[in-house]
Amino acid sequence: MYQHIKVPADGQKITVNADASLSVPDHPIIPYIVGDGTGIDITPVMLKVVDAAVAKAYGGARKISWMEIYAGEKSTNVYGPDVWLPGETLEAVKDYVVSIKGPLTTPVGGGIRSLNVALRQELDLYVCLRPVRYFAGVPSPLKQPEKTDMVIFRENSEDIYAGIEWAEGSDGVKKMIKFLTEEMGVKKIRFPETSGLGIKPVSREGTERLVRKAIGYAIDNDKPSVTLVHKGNIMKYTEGGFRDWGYALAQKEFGAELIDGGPWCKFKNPKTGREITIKDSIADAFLQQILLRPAEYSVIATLNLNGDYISDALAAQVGGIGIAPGANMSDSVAMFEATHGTAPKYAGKDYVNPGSLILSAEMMLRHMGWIEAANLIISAMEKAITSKKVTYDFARLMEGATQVSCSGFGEVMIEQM
Ligand SMILES: NC(=O)C1=CN([C@@H]2O[C@H](COP(=O)(O)OP(=O)(O)OC[C@H]3O[C@@H](n4cnc5c(N)ncnc54)[C@H](OP(=O)(O)O)[C@@H]3O)[C@@H](O)[C@H]2O)C=CC1
Ligand SMILES: O=C(O)CCC(=O)C(=O)O
Ligand SMILES: [Mg+2]
Repeated sequence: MYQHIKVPADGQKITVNADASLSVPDHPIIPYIVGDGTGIDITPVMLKVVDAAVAKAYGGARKISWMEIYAGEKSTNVYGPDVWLPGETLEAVKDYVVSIKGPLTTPVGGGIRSLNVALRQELDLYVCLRPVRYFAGVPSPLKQPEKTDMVIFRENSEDIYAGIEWAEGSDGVKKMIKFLTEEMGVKKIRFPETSGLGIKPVSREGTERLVRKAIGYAIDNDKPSVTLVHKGNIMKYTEGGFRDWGYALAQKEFGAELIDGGPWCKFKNPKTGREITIKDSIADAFLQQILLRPAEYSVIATLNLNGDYISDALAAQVGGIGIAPGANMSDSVAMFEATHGTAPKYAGKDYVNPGSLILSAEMMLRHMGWIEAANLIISAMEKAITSKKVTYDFARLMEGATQVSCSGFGEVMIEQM
């Protein structure tokens, strides 16, 4: 049925039930993309660690049948020089429901557009979920890194990130500037002859579905607050819209009531009876608050570009993007991936920290309901860090550490299971 994807004979598909829960067979087929750059280092280590955790947790009764699918440079080798994201990769991600990917390169300026963004857009994976937590012993620039415990819900389908833009001097940009100046009365383009232009779409529907997920997460996980992070004072109808639509949704769908006349509001968690506060923060101020008063923030709902910046900033607070996991999700499909990119200078050197992708796989196992295997990965990560046998990123900041390679760190984790 596929041109180049080989479907393993010994596995079955994960399926989605009418209530959006998953039916996970004991031998699920899970597609994976190796990824560009350091993807070739971290992905095989992740596969090995996950297989070891599953084998240990279920004694052979459960096993993942991995199925390689292709995107990025490897895809151009398999499918032909210009095929960066084959149609059958998208089909497989959709059909098999749960998948995991290594990072993919996006050139700055010209060249191909982001394959990561294309995957999210094509499959409408509108939630980018990035939990940020501290592991004891990880070197951090903060005095009390354990106070950073947040979960980012980054809108993944809209915003300036959508890639609607025209280059300086192109026919498209000339047309747009003519339209804006002549038909829309825009007088504020400072250098019309030499501008590139980008469009920032942010919708009520897009905001509502994201904020609904963030509030739902706060309810299910007994979290005290959801903070809407935006730059609505300046971009009133996009980022300001996000804030207003978010607050309105909390009131309309969750019965939140204004605190002291608003805009903050609160409601009782229907599952625990505890209060959940919905608040907002302007993005620049937020970036200093998370450093100075991290304990005041829990679930974060934000727009695409803010979420990108906030993800790396928060990751740094708890030890860096070497251990920053994530997931891209729609209501049915979930594709797990690390927060970091391809770190090209380290590619192929068996050097970088595989922790982000391993923790992304841990999120995947939890999503599948394979909690015992997920727990084993967390405890193995904790023990590996405590043993101080760590990759360069931690070793360079940790006293008394033994530096191990990327695959070496995987081995340390497996020994700890
Ligand atoms: N989802 C995705 O696939 C993503 C793809 N990208 C793409 O990746 C490419 C490179 O992007 P770049 O901006 O350099 O960002 P990267 O995240 O790839 O790397 C930035 C720095 O982060 C550190 N780092 C990254 N990965 C690891 C790791 N596994 N372990 C330890 N430290 C790590 C390194 O720091 P140090 O130098 O201090 O060692 C590295 O130099 C670009 O093409 C970009 O578009 C970027 C983000 C996400
Ligand atoms: O797509 C890319 O190349 C970058 C994406 C990114 O930085 C992210 O999703 O965090
Ligand atoms: Mg990023």
